[in-house]
Amino acid sequence: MKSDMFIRPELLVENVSVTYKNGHTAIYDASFALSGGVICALVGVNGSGKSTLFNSIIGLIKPTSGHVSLNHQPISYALRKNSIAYVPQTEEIDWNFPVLVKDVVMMGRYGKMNFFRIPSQKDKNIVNQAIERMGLSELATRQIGELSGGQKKRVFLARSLAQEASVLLLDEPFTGVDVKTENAIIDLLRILRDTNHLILVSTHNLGSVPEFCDHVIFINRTILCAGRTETTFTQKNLEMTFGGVLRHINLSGSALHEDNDGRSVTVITDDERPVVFYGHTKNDPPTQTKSKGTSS
Ligand SMILES: Nc1ncnc2c1ncn2[C@@H]1O[C@H](COP(=O)(O)OP(=O)(O)OP(=O)(O)O)[C@@H](O)[C@H]1O
Repeated sequence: MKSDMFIRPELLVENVSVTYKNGHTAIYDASFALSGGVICALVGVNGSGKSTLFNSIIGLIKPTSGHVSLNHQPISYALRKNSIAYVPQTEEIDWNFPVLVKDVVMMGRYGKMNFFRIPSQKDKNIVNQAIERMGLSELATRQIGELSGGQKKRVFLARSLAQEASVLLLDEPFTGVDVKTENAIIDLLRILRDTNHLILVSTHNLGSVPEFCDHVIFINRTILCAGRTETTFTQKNLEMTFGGVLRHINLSGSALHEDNDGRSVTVITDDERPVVFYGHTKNDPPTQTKSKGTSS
């Protein structure tokens, strides 16, 4: 996965709206632009349209209006070229067919093979590297259906690596994985980012967003705001996105320490995944508050 294997990808989502057959408009007028060399978090409440947006980008859903392009070409062209890899939420996959882990990873090479799908030595080498990189060597000949949720997730990441795509879309990659796997995924994403890949990650793990994401997009049926994490991942924008779902706890002074250090820290949790730190402000009175509509 060298940076010179592709030009730095430019993803453009322009005024995309999606209305499902039942008449529900899941996203409307969504627009943003992202370039390679970036890890971007897609953050929003359940049902805010994250998966719908992903499906629009990978061509599974045709937007009702608006369009998506990669490198100034229609997204269908990028998909034919295998430039976009998608790691879905595990739950969306039907595991009732027998297939080995190494065969699932080989699926990442299908777009580069001929009609008969006979893997070349190069395909095999790339698949082996991807399997090794995701720590799956010992599971390579196991049936995928026998694996745990976290292990399956690693298999799908390996498949996307084998695809050698310039754009990676990851839908909830940290759900159901242990801390070691989460760290391994983050390390891998950083390496890909540093080789000009564009990575868009939907996550409910707010605490890790400032740790590894350069950009953040807040979504609630449309794009609420988007930009660099330092300037966009703010308390105000989190409140706008999550409203009453978030619980706020402000601690300072004696609530934090027994010395005279007057710094305070604000913690916001989404109840499932604490903790987001907003930094320190001096001389705030010790308080502990909850946002409207929450209980604890
Ligand atoms: N096939 C469908 N037909 C009708 N409505 C749908 C369909 N798929 C999703 N929706 C609705 O569209 C909205 C957005 O769903 P989507 O799955 O994109 O949200 P999400 O942000 O990915 O949610 P989560 O965080 O729970 O995964 C929801 O209200 C959902 O009920």
